[in-house]
Amino acid sequence: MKELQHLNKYFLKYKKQLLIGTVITIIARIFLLFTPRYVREIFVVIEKYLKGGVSEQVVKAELTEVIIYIIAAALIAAIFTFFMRQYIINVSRYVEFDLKNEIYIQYQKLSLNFYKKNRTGDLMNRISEDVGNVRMYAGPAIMYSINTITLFIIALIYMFNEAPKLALYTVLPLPVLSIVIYKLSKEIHHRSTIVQQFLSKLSTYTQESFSGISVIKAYGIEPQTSASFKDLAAESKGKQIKLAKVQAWFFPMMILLIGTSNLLVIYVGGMQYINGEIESLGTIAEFIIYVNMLTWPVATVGWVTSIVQQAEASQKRINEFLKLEPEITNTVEAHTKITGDIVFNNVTFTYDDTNIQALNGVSFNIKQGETLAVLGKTGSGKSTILDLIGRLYDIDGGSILINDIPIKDHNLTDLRKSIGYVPQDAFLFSDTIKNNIKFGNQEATDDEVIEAAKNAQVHKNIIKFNNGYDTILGERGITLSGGQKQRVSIARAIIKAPEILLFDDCLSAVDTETEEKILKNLTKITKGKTSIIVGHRVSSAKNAHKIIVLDNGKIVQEGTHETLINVKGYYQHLYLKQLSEASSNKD
Ligand SMILES: Nc1ncnc2c1ncn2[C@@H]1O[C@H](COP(=O)(O)OP(=O)(O)OP(=O)(O)O)[C@@H](O)[C@H]1O
Repeated sequence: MKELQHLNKYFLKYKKQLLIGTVITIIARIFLLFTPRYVREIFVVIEKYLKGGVSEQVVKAELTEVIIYIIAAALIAAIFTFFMRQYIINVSRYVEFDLKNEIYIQYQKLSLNFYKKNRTGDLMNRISEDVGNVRMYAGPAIMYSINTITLFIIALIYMFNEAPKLALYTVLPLPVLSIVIYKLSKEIHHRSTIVQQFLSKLSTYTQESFSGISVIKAYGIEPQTSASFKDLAAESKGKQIKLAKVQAWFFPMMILLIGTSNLLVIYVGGMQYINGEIESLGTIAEFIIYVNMLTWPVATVGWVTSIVQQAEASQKRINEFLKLEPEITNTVEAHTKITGDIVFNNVTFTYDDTNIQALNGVSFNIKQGETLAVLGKTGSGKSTILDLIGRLYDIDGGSILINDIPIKDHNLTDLRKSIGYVPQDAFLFSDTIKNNIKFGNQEATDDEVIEAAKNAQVHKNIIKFNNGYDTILGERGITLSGGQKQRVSIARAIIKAPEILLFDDCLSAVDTETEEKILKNLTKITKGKTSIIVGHRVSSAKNAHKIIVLDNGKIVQEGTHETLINVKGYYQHLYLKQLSEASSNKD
């Protein structure tokens, strides 16, 4: 139960609802327990009448009265049971909501390294399946426990007062029932976890084959994928059948044990009646009702125990993530000013998961309003420079200064707010184009969205869609071409109007003519702002104030377009190659 203590803060938060729910549960059970006593009354009245003790009129009146009491008690119990669920189950939904939000907020805080170390499926499971297990503890387990305890205490008091020996025989099989149900619930849970794992394997496989359907069709491998699907589905079916087998034991076991208790009541009660140890047959009827009333709550003891165990295991997994401290944290509360002066001083950085040294003694500086172009072979460390400016990772050596202040001493929120980042793989959400652009600035007007799209040279494409800017992207909507995606992503960064703009190879999928237009617009927009353009084309770099060429994490060339084309090296080679490509294209 140690791990589940994490939920105590939520129970404290919803203590009022829980308290009301508990009181209501107790009241509901008290009224429910009136019925067996009234049934006994009926027997007593009839027995009296049969022995000639009372007239027909009196017996009718007494019976009517008792029946009215039974109906009234059942009605009141039903109404309170309704409210019992309303209060206690609702609390479990509130706790589920709070816990999901707590986990989600923690996920957002954790650094990129966390996402690399943990699989998406695992992250999803903790927020859905594990929280679901915990909810079962916060709601049903608590409700059934209060229910069982109340019912048991009151019923046992009644039963032992009435006929102690009979009471003892009646409750004798109940612990056995509880243990059997506990064992069964554990096995059911074990097998359903396996079924769940298989289902998610199956859905991952299906999802992947739908996403890659064009590749599957192009390679004509439909029969192979169908065969793999069939194998997976067959395995899943086997696990489902194994689960169904153990589930099938649940109710027969309950019926068997209830039956045993009923038989014991009838046999022991009957013998006691014959021996004159109990006065009325009504006591036997009353006890049979008790047995049936107690069976389910007793069965739930086993069930609740397994729920609590599952919840404990799930909460342990959740706590593991909640306890993680983000590697990158904001240590500065006060706002810090960022205008765009960036200095890299002998910066070294190694990705700790791959141990790849991405940057090795990199130094450069850019002033506010300047443009830096970063070129180099693939894997030379270009994107890493941009990630470090956004402080997605902390450096191992050297220093990064932004406006003469070490990057770590900047308010992290201010730093990220001052950056507009266009990643290498443009990621767009399944939402409208307009909202995807407004992601950069939620307050932007429609005119500003259009302006940004025009500057990114994507406006003309967007208005050709039937729904224009309201066109939904992604699974439910249309798919944009690689170049269109890149340009929407550029519009998103532009609309933010940040002090620093980082473009990570984001013009790779646009033709040189469009690239030219975008770069021209960017020159206009980025006036007074600092921009870093990472790319593989000389065309993206030639107007930059400064160009650096990276190789294997080191700067191997530095200068302007004019200086670099005149020195032997990567830049000149690239320039000549692209020049000859351009002229052969013209031919
Ligand atoms: N998230 C990461 N985790 C581990 N290693 C990484 C990560 N990102 C990059 N690397 C490694 O660091 C090195 C530099 O990568 P980086 O992405 O900065 O290169 P790049 O110059 O931007 O390459 P490209 O032009 O192909 O985009 C590469 O060897 C790469 O494998």
